[in-house]
Amino acid sequence: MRSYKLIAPAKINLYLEIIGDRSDGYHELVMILQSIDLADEIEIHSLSSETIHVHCNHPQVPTDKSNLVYRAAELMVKRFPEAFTKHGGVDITVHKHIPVAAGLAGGSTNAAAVLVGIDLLWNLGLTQTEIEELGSTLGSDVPFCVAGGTVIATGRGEQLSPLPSLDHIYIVLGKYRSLEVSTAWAYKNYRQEYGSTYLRDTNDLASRAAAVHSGGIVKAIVEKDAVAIAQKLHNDLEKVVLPSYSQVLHLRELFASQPGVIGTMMSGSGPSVFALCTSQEQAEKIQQQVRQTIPDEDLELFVTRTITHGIQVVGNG
Ligand SMILES: C[C@](O)(CO)[C@H](O)COP(=O)(O)OP(=O)(O)OC[C@H]1O[C@@H](n2ccc(N)nc2=O)[C@H](O)[C@@H]1O
Ligand SMILES: Nc1ncnc2c1ncn2[C@@H]1O[C@H](COP(=O)(O)OP(=O)(O)OP(=O)(O)O)[C@@H](O)[C@H]1O
Repeated sequence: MRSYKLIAPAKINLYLEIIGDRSDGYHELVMILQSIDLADEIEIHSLSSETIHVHCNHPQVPTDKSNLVYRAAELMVKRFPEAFTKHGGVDITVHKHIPVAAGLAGGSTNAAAVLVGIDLLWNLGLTQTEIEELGSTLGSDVPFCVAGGTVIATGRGEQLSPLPSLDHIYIVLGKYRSLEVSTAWAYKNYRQEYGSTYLRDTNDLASRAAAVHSGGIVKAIVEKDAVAIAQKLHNDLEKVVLPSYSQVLHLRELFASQPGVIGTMMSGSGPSVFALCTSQEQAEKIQQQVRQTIPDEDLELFVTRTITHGIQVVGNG
């Protein structure tokens, strides 16, 4: 029986602007997505029987068909039925380190790893673009999770254009274990409050995306100027999430007041909040300082950093 071990990194959103709505109920976005070294490990083994099995060490993560990992495997079975018959089923174990329902694309990156792993297990020889296209049918963040690094994403988040990779910007990340924000809820509330400001014309959408592309944050990324990047962080979803989650707002303010923090923002639909820091040493100091101010064990704090890759294969047998 063959097996692969993969590393599936989380993401943060350095920039998230909602520019329009779509007839499919989703939103037109311009985002800058960034991989970080906080990651889950995925092990995939082939099975002699034609079945899909999922295991996970995290009590909040389902192992049935509602797990994105299961749905990724099911998608591969549906698209490549002959390979499934030839190679058999898959047994997938997810070792969770990324906080769940956190705005860090935890489920999406697990699904991306399963697509990459099954491609290898079944010798399909798919290109990265083909894997990203498969991923886009599972969730808007999945294509980015396959690609990784630093990327500008448009459409509903699935159209990717790579930027020069940012490596080694140190980050403190905080997430209250008991807080979960539904992504659908965040977008729905945003639409209710700000829908009247949306762009409706395709040309306007394209020129807004182009304006971000040629704007300050992309210039700062190209110049690898962490301070300038930090000053231009943006997330429209903060407007609806922060007023409803006072703990998240408080944590964000606490991060922002720490010496050595150059910028702070909520990631995706939250409730994770991150702070960009001047160095690893500073990030560790800030983590300790925040821990002293908020001793609540419900608050998980991580020191992490930006990385330049998405899914990585680290072992096979
Ligand atoms: C918030 C982000 O994580 C930022 O990167 C993404 O935009 C969300 O990505 P995701 O979790 O992969 O999202 P999906 O699983 O595709 O969609 C979850 C829900 O979010 C809303 N959604 C998502 C993406 C998008 N462009 N517009 C939306 O309105 C939809 O209500 C959808 O039902
Ligand atoms: N493999 C998985 N890992 C984590 N959660 C999963 C997984 N599969 C399904 N889920 C379910 O999906 C929900 C969202 O979890 P996830 O960690 O993917 O959110 P997220 O980090 O906010 O994602 P995104 O940033 O893409 O919106 C959880 O409530 C969880 O029960």
